[in-house]
Amino acid sequence: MAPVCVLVGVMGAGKTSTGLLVASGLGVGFRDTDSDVEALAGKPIPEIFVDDGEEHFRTLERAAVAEALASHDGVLALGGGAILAEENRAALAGHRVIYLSVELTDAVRRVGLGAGRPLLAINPRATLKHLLDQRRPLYTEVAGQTVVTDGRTPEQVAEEILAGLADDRVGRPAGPPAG
Ligand SMILES: Nc1ncnc2c1ncn2[C@@H]1O[C@H](COP(=O)(O)OP(=O)(O)OP(=O)(O)O)[C@@H](O)[C@H]1O
Ligand SMILES: O=C(O)C1=C[C@@H](O)[C@@H](O)[C@H](O)C1
Ligand SMILES: [Mg+2]
Repeated sequence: MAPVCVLVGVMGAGKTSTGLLVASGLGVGFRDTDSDVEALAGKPIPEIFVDDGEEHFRTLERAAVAEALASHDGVLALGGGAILAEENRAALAGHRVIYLSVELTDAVRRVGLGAGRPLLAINPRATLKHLLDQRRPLYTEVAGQTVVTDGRTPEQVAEEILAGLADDRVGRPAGPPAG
């Protein structure tokens, strides 16, 4: 069992909002490792960061990513920083990974003051710039496809993803071509 697709990207890329739309369009389930981590810890992400620290959050996240890749057969969204762990990047090999890209202007607009996102608690704009610069190469490394989300609605982004998935099914016939 493997996810239909795995969405990666920085905070505000729209992994959760777009992922829910793609899953609903396909009639499959949606899973988000951020929610899985919260379930594992029994508390919201900001509280994990405050009580236990980022390192503990990343440990729970690695467990959540491995579990979800092995057991979820719908659309999967990864936490924005999941690709930092070499273990997670290696685990993504062979999966259909889609990078939802967003540049600074739109990302900042979308996350606002970073409510619920502990890494953005101080100076969200500068932090997001740093995270984008640091992570862009990692998102690109793990992804087989990049979908640009700047200036587009989650519905438009979901439509492009759904079209790509449908095309791919057409491009992979079960048997040899007729004739
Ligand atoms: N393409 C888009 N256009 C405009 N707004 C968007 C778009 N995608 C998401 N948003 C809005 O941006 C905010 C952040 O989106 P979302 O929570 O889906 O991002 P995320 O990638 O899951 O972030 P995180 O990594 O923090 O979980 C939400 O308020 C959402 O409605
Ligand atoms: O970019 C990150 O490192 C994070 C993104 C969110 O999805 C959460 O996983 C958490 O707030 C950390
Ligand atoms: Mg999300």
